[in-house]
Amino acid sequence: MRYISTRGQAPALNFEDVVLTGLASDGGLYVPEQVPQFSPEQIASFSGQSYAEVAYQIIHPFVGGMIEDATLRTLIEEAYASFAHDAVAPIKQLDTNHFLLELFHGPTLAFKDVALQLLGRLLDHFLGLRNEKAVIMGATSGDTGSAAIEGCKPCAHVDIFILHPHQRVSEVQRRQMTSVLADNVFNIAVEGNFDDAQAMVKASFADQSFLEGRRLIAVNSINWARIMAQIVYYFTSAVAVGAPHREVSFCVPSANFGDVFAGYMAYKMGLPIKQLIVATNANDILHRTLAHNDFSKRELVPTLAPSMDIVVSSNFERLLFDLYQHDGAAVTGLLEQFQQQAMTLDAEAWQRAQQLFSSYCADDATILEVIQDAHQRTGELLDPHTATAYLATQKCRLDTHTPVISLATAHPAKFADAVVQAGFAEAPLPAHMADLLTREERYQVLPADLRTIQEFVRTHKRP
Ligand SMILES: Cc1ncc(COP(=O)(O)O)c(C=O)c1O
Ligand SMILES: N[C@@H](CCOP(=O)(O)O)C(=O)O
Repeated sequence: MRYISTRGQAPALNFEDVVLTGLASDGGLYVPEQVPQFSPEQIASFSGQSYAEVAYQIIHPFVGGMIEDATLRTLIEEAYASFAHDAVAPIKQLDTNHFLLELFHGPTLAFKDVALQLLGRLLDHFLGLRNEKAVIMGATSGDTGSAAIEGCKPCAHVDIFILHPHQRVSEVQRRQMTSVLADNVFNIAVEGNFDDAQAMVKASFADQSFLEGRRLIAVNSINWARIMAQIVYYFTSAVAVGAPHREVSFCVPSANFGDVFAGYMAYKMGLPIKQLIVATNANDILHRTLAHNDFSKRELVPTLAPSMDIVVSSNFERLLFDLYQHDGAAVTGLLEQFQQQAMTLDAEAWQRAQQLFSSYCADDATILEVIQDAHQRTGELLDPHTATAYLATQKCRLDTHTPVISLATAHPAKFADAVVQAGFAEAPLPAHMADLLTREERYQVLPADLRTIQEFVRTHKRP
């Protein structure tokens, strides 16, 4: 399996190199050159298999022989043994043909654990074989950070630096990161927003001279392995509600477009997906693009669903590359326009996107109403991100006989503000983090200035 850049200029890489890197050298994102195909018979055979077994079968072709089969199986089994629910990603029925896919049973209570528990192990495996040390830089709007720290803190071979927007993540999210006092974990609270943090991480990949030869690795969904691991739960959940014998739709709370892009990959791999519904908060660039072909920057606004407070949606580039039939030059041109302020897809590409994608956005007041409404109808207390999907499913589904699976991307205990404002008592934290709010914290507040951040990374490492 070879991986190519969405900008068309960087060298193709194998799986090992793609995991151990970040942005492609031309500024693009890596995608597989060819998408593995699964027949209806293969998909049907996933029924009744464990999550780890299905994960092994889905992930195996992407690895392209770069990890011995038995080792790959062990890495996957160990990754998913850390989940509190045996099914890893259990599914609940909310209503006729409306299902909730609970992706928050991992150690940090958000869907990010599904990929980052595996990515941490892949990194340790490859770096261990090479006997090489590396630096991880990641940007977070709240959930990737703690999941990456949790997945990577046992790695003997990495120092991890996570940039979060100062005072713009929930208290639980901040403490999940800053109370990890391991000597290879460094938390930076950036005086800016998520887009500033992500831009500085990407700029650090473009010019790595500040690291004086040390390798830089990405844990954001820039890293292909993040997307790959997330493809699995589209298959397991679709099979649980009748695929491949019937079509299934998904509704995905979206911002950086990694999660729903994993759904798009599942579709390309042969899963019969009728509709991919993209749900956003008031930072609605994805909704404006999919509904109105308006991919233009607007000021980022803080919302009650802070993990989706993102304007520059990184993985949309991977979709563009596919919509433009792997024309890296066209993608580069479009992103240069966006860099200035706005881009417009050509009519054909936009229509192709519209055949599969629908979208809806919810502002804060609506999110609160939806949390109340969903609780009244189903008894479920949704987190504010999941609430956007619950609403978007109702607004966008094409019919009521196709099952729709709404992704529950986080546990409500992470977002006390929204839960309390919606009129509920705070959801309790699970036992392993019951004392989270009294744990010692360690983090550094720094300005959103690339040189300052890079100097911090350059001068800090585990003793
Ligand atoms: C809880 C939660 N829901 C949804 C999202 C959006 O996912 P994506 O960025 O993959 O679109 C995020 C962050 O990315 C998140 O943390
Ligand atoms: N919502 C994310 C933002 C980063 O997205 P990623 O999927 O690219 O890591 C977060 O919670 O940090």
